[in-house]
Amino acid sequence: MNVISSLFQDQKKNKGNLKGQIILFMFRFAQLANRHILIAVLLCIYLAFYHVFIEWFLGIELPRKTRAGKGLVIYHGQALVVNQGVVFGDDCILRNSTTIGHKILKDGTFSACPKIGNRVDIGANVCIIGNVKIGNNVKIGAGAVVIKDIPDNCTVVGNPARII
Ligand SMILES: CC(=O)SCCNC(=O)CCNC(=O)[C@H](O)C(C)(C)COP(=O)(O)OP(=O)(O)OC[C@H]1O[C@@H](n2cnc3c(N)ncnc32)[C@H](O)[C@@H]1OP(=O)(O)O
Ligand SMILES: N[C@@H](CO)C(=O)O
Repeated sequence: MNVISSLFQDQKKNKGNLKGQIILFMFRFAQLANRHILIAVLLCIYLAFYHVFIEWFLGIELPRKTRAGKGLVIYHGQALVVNQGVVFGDDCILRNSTTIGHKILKDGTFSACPKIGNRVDIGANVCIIGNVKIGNNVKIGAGAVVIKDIPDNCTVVGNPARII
């Protein structure tokens, strides 16, 4: 994907959601640094600004190394913590007060992070932790805690999350 398309790949899906558009434009701009070490060096001041503005000011941890397909949506962008090992497919939706990341294994090491399919709609206050795979076309209800794989085409709710 060329630079311009990559910067704007989420904008259409966030139409009418200015905060989401700004966060995701800044995220995609920071991701340019993933293309080459020299770009990372050139962007070092911007990367520091991204870190301070997005993490400290807005309360969102969305590391530039997180892999996210096009059309990512962030509603109510605050208190959102995503580990850099998480992978999102296309057209996923994230909301406030959500954590997606690894868990600490019995031997003290970290598990792998969740791999999330295409068109996954994640409600507010959701935790998805550990080496789990979420299928395509999945809805995760508000407040759910996902600790196991979820197949394609379903809705899950609760703690631990179950299919309804
Ligand atoms: C400021 C803002 O607006 S922030 C926006 C916040 N919105 C969100 O986070 C959206 C998240 N969406 C949800 O949680 C939705 O309830 C969904 C997608 C999980 C399910 O929606 P629907 O398919 O319409 O399901 P429906 O409301 O018919 O409920 C089906 C069953 O699941 C239960 N259920 C629905 N959502 C949840 C939930 N989040 N947690 C636990 N149980 C739930 C219902 O009680 C019902 O149970 P019952 O059959 O025993 O009566
Ligand atoms: N409040 C809506 C978006 O406007 C949602 O979170 O789905």
